[in-house]
Amino acid sequence: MPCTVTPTAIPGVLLLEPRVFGDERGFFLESFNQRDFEAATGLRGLAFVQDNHSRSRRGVLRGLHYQLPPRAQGKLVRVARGVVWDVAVDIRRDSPTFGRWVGVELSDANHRMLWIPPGLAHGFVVLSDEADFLYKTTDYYAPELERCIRWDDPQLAIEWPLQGLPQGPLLSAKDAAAPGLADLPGEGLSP
Ligand SMILES: Cc1cn([C@H]2C[C@H](O)[C@@H](COP(=O)(O)OP(=O)(O)O[C@H]3O[C@H](C)C(=O)[C@H](O)[C@H]3O)O2)c(=O)[nH]c1=O
Repeated sequence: MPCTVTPTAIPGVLLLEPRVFGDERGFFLESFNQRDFEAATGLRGLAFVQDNHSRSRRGVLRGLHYQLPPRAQGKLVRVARGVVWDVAVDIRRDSPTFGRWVGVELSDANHRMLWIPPGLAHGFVVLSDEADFLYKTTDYYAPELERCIRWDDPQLAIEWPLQGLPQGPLLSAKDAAAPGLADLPGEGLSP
């Protein structure tokens, strides 16, 4: 079933809302349909090769991560349980929106999905007690090409909704040590 597609402030980053069929039992939705995804986004020939699932507790912030070319990953992300605030950051050097970010709330209540093209950095913070975060990627995990940017980079100035987290987000050691945008060598940003 076709989903509705809403563009964001970053060209190519799209908010998708699937059609939800509710009844007295609960609901049904198609979480992915290649034909409808292509029709809705105008993207052709994209192959998703990996499905990921991470579970995190309240306050966990994962990101900002990306993989360098030639293994840059496009990501179609959604939340199966809980609530997260999801962020995509344009780090495409030649983009007119370089350095811009978009943030959206994804939840098991709004069923929203975010398409994040290859070349952008991605992260999210968990706003519910727990969140199950599911996503499809257009290339395989390549740790040797994975790069991180610190979540609170002053240049990006992402307005993370941390009001309920007086102690700040819970980060992995990798994310806590991530460099800022300005500290990344030239290779750190997609061409
Ligand atoms: C991403 C990934 C990780 N792993 C292994 C590597 C580690 O032993 C363990 C946890 O990895 P990491 O701490 O990098 O997981 P996240 O912090 O959730 O990373 C993800 O967080 C942000 C939000 C993203 O957008 C990326 O998809 C991804 O970087 O899973 C794998 O085996 N395959 C994978 O594809």
